[in-house]
Amino acid sequence: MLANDKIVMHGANHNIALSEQAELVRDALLVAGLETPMVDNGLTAEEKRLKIKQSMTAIMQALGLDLNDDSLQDTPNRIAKMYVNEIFSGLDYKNFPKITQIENKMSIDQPVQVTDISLTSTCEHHFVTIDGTATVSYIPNKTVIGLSKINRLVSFFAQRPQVQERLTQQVMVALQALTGTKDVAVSINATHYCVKARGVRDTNSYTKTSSLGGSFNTDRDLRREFFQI
Ligand SMILES: Nc1nc2c(ncn2[C@@H]2O[C@H](COP(=O)(O)OP(=O)(O)OP(=O)(O)O)[C@@H](O)[C@H]2O)c(=O)[nH]1
Ligand SMILES: [Zn+2]
Repeated sequence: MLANDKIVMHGANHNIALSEQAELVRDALLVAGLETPMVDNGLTAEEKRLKIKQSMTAIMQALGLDLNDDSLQDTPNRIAKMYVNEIFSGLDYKNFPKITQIENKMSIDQPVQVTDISLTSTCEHHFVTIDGTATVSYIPNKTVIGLSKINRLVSFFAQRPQVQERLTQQVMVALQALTGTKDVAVSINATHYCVKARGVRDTNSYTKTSSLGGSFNTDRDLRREFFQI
């Protein structure tokens, strides 16, 4: 188990404690070239909320909305809280979930599959909702991961501005790093509200993506079995 916390310097003034697991996953994504493009602006969560609140106020004023209206006046603050604390909380590795693993004493060598994990994310091109499900399968090596932790991992990376392809890959690489096996497969089916609610306004189509690692990629039967779930 990787449980010890350690102090990491982040930005100019902030000592931010990241878990060893968060660091492991972040480093694996960087090496794979799959990290979300981010710049460390050194802002605290409080400073981020304040800046976003001011910017949302400006956007609403530009739209000609009356910020003195009692229904609208708290919207900039609500959005700032929603972005930082909720739908973009996965940009901050301090929010990385604790991933409990147990020794694979049972010598499980068959795929463990978690299907239909519900996810909502946000399209990074339009900042509107992506609504879908994920299926994750892995073949345990030395450890077995707590089942709910797979859902939490999907949720962490979904709480970022995303393209579906990157989200799918990030979940796979994170699980590979945490479990020490390449044998991980992830698929996501999702509706993009930038396609459904605006632009081309297609209300039926959805997007399927998959990332296959290790023997899921090389073993045709395993691959077929995964896609038949
Ligand atoms: N590959 C990929 N594309 C995405 C995803 N989410 C949104 N997009 C697409 O990103 C593209 C952005 O294209 P632009 O032409 O710059 O934006 P736009 O003018 O709003 O395009 P329309 O949506 O066609 O109106 C669109 O085709 C979106 O459908 C995603 O997760 N993966
Ligand atoms: Zn979009």
